[in-house]
Amino acid sequence: MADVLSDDEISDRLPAAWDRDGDEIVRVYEFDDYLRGVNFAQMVGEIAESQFHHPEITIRYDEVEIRLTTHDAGGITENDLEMAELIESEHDA
Ligand SMILES: C[C@H](O)[C@H](O)[C@H]1CNC2=NC(N)=NC(=O)C2=N1
Repeated sequence: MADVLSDDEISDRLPAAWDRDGDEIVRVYEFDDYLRGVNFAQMVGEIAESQFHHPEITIRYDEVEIRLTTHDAGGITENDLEMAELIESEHDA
């Protein structure tokens, strides 16, 4: 199981546009069309299944919020940072 990272490790490695919120990392993606947000959430879910690491996904009218933490470890781990990078890559694709 992945270990919880230190505050410095997290701040050093958090992808740009992501924020730390306690034991979670969070990013809000804005969309000009509700169904684009829904489709993005689907894509995030597929990444989550492939990594077996699951974010909290909140779909709103014009944005999708992604929150990541490692429940098994009780904090932010390598798995969360990796997921954030993968989601960023897909979003930018
Ligand atoms: C049993 C445990 O739920 C699984 O090992 C996986 C599933 N997906 C998960 N997702 C997240 N975010 N944290 C976990 O600790 C986690 N654990």
